[in-house]
Amino acid sequence: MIILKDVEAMILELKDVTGGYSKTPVIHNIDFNIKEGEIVGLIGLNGAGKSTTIKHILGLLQPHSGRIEVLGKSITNIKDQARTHMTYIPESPILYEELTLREHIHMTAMAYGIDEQTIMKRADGLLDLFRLKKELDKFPTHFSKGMKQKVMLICAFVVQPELYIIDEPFLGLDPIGIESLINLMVEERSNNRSILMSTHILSTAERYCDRYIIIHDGRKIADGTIDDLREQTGLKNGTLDSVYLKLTGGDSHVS
Ligand SMILES: Nc1ncnc2c1ncn2[C@@H]1O[C@H](COP(=O)(O)OP(=O)(O)OP(=O)(O)O)[C@@H](O)[C@H]1O
Repeated sequence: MIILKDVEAMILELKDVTGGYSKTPVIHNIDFNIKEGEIVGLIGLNGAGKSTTIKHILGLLQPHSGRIEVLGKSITNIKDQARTHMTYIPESPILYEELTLREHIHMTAMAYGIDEQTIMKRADGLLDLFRLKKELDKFPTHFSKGMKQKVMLICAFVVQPELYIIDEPFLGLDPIGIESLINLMVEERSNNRSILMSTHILSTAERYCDRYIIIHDGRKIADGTIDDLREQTGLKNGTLDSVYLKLTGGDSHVS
């Protein structure tokens, strides 16, 4: 009898993507994939091309060449449909001045076609986790930076998409907020959901990312687990920080 091994589902695939904001490309021949149930760190110096790569994945920029697939389908053909499979948390919170926190959650429900009862049930635990239950009928534009970031996180996590894309998730969060977010990400991974996150906080990333994609000057220079990166750099017991510095030529301005 032949036993077929489960093939891990491919959630996102970038195939030789070159692109940018004008005719001059900013990212060059970027290739990587994210499988079901993976937390992947997108790492690079300021200006390396992480946000530009993310904008292409979100369909906000069109590649000059190459192809981006979500769940096996090119996003150029199914742009809106592709978006229903992911939520994006930007580095700086984007909130609506005239909406309360509850209304932000309701608006997310409408955008993703989730009924209000389901979304409020999902929101309940997240509001507790991020200590925002008492603020439900207040206007987030009056919240602190970290609280605004938590609103963005709640709106992304209530959707329970196949893929979360998080730009600098820890910026502005207090230590309890960071720990809560990490626990949430790990829980989502165990539910077979995937996370692509760009970060400069390598010591935290090293604790729970399954794999790293390292971008330097718009090009992918490494893609692998911490052990793969150690092997590539010859730093047997190296930390993510040290292998990263070696890969990028020992540049000292990791921010
Ligand atoms: N809106 C824009 N128009 C034109 N060029 C841009 C724009 N945004 C970024 N760039 C350029 O694209 C390149 C890559 O920038 P990008 O924002 O992708 O870097 P990043 O890796 O996300 O950096 P950081 O860690 O600072 O957020 C940089 O040279 C930057 O100047």
